[in-house]
Amino acid sequence: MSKFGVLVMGPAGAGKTTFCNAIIQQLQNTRRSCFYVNLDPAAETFSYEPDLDIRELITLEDVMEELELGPNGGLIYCFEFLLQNLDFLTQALDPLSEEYLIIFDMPGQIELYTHIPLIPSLVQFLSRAGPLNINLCAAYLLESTFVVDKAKFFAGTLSAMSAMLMMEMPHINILSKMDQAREIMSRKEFRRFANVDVQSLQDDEEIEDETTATDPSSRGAVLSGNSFKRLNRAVAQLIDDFSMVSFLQLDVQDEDSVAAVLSHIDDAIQFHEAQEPREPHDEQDVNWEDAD
Ligand SMILES: Nc1nc2c(ncn2[C@@H]2O[C@H](COP(=O)(O)OP(=O)(O)OP(=O)(O)O)[C@@H](O)[C@H]2O)c(=O)[nH]1
Repeated sequence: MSKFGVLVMGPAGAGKTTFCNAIIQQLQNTRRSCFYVNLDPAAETFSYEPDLDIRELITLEDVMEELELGPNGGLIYCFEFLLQNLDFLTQALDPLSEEYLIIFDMPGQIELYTHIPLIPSLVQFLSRAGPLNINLCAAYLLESTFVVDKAKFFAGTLSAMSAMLMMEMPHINILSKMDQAREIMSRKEFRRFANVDVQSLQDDEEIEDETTATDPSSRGAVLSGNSFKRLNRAVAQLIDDFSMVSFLQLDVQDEDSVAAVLSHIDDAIQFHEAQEPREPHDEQDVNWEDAD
């Protein structure tokens, strides 16, 4: 039986849960079925009660209290525990039919994705490479108000790219909180960041270099010097080359905007379904029998 799902990812506070609520509402409006999974053991309140909630298995609060761990160590423990108790997911998700869109509300802490690749292992279990065989797509949210400055834009785009490479699945980038971005900049200014133009970033870099000559304490000073210039240029080119790293603009108050993002998610999942499943590879591979 085919299954379909979306992993909603992004840094802490990017608007993941709010976005999940908006797509649940949109699915309900169009009489589609969804199954909402909370995988954030530190989550507090929800407008839509999750159909499956990691907090029924383990909560960050309990782990911190009982094991005297800090928030990051506690979160890592929670995911290690989930990976040792994968039946918790299998029992709930296995019976779901293809009518459902399974929405996974993921935690934002980068440690879970990179330092110890717990989430990539979990995703492999859920995806077509694992026993649950879900056709997945990743929806990566970045706060639009954070990317209106070049340095943050670079950092945000690289984090989105890193998630994309890590997950190896169809990936959609979304700029969240567009209502707030519109309050601080014009559409034209914003388009410049939403559609990357390497040349314009390089032109600005030249201007900053001139500033540096008179004001060494300016932010331009940090970017100046030939090696930094070359690095900036290489990063800008990298971003440009990743034509997939363009951003959809999301305003959760605007039904059309939510519907447009959902339609991209549907397309990405269909695209995934049409591809051959990839072979598992290298250190991220998990022996599910051992994990049980
Ligand atoms: N103005 C505005 N505020 C938003 C929007 N989306 C989310 N917020 C607010 O941003 C804050 C964080 O939103 P959440 O949806 O909890 O973000 P999250 O990514 O799930 O947060 P964590 O689970 O802590 O990582 C909340 O106060 C939301 O009300 C939006 O589109 N516009």
